[in-house]
Amino acid sequence: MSLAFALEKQVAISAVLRACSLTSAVFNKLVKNETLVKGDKSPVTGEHSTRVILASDTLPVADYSAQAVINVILAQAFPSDPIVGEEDSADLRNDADPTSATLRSRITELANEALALPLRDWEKAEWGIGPTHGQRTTFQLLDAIDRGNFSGARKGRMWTLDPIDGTKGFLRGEQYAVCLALIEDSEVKLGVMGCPNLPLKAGDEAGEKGCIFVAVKGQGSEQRPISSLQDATPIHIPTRPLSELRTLESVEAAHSSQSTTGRIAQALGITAAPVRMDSQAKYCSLARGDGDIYLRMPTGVGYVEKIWDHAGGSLLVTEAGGVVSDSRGQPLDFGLGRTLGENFGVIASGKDVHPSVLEAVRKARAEESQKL
Ligand SMILES: Nc1ncnc2c1ncn2[C@@H]1O[C@H](COP(=O)(O)O)[C@@H](O)[C@H]1OP(=O)(O)O
Ligand SMILES: [Mg+2]
Ligand SMILES: [Mg+2]
Ligand SMILES: [Mg+2]
Repeated sequence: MSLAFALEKQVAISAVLRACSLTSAVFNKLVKNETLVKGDKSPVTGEHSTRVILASDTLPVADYSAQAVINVILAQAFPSDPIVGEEDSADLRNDADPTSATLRSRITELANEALALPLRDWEKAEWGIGPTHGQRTTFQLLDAIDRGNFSGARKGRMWTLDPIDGTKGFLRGEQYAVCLALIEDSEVKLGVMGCPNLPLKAGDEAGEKGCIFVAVKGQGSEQRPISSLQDATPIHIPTRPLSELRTLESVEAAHSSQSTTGRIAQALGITAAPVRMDSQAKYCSLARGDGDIYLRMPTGVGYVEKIWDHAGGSLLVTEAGGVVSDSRGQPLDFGLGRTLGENFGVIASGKDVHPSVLEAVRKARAEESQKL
């Protein structure tokens, strides 16, 4: 008897793998070029001018194309499943914008290149003959991007997708993640996150990079090297003494209040500097024990977190033996639509330390309100 969500898991891994290949290709072809052009301040002419048009739009090119690829594959396997995706194609259809035609043709080329990647042995073994992903026209790809327009729901089954989570990290050549999750009746059942720049072993910058993390509700969490997807290693959050814990937080101060996370660490007696990392790679690092406490504290500007930024990562951590809540200890509610509208920040850690972290959050908040 096959395990629950076996097909969904295979399809999601294949889709994320192809999107990772696409985002890595975009980075290598375009972002690096742009850095060079900007870095040496050389005059931008001829071939370079084309590169700059493309490269300055690298962010949407990679995000749109990756969303198109994943949505094409999901639509083929599960045609009636709705998708809550971060991107939509409205800007790409706007012919008043002179760059939109260039973007469309680049997206078509990149997405079709990723869809044409041959099946890996692992996929053939799992699927038998396996699916083939035929080439798509530009407008089929725009329609595929727009399959991500579902508004979310409390009941029923849906996917949620962030084609590039941590865009700032992506552009810096640091951490980012391709994040896909399946939600049923507001509960995350499957999470697949591709982290092309994450070393297989924490801190081993010289070693192999590129991991896919997978969690299925009730079946645990695992890590697979992108280079050999059949090698799944189960991952668990280790138990460490409080004095040895490290916090994980955003690189971007605008995404999480670093003064509040500093106070929380202090209240816990943590002396080690925070590990700062972009994207849901933080959840992945926590789930395999590279860091211990993920703190995401609101900055006070009223930003509401999106479901695609937390669905897969939160399941990965809970299936690795951890707890994920908002900063008040409430569970994340994935049934309210496209956002985590009722939640306030995110706190994730091993089970044992989670109550102490919530207590430290209360203390940090009390200190901050006294200062006001
Ligand atoms: N003001 C904000 N506060 C919190 N998160 C934000 C804000 N603006 C964008 N984000 C999203 O935060 C996530 C990355 O956060 P971090 O890397 O700091 O953990 C991304 O999903 C990013 O969107 P995007 O997917 O467009 O990059
Ligand atoms: Mg995101
Ligand atoms: Mg994104
Ligand atoms: Mg974005």
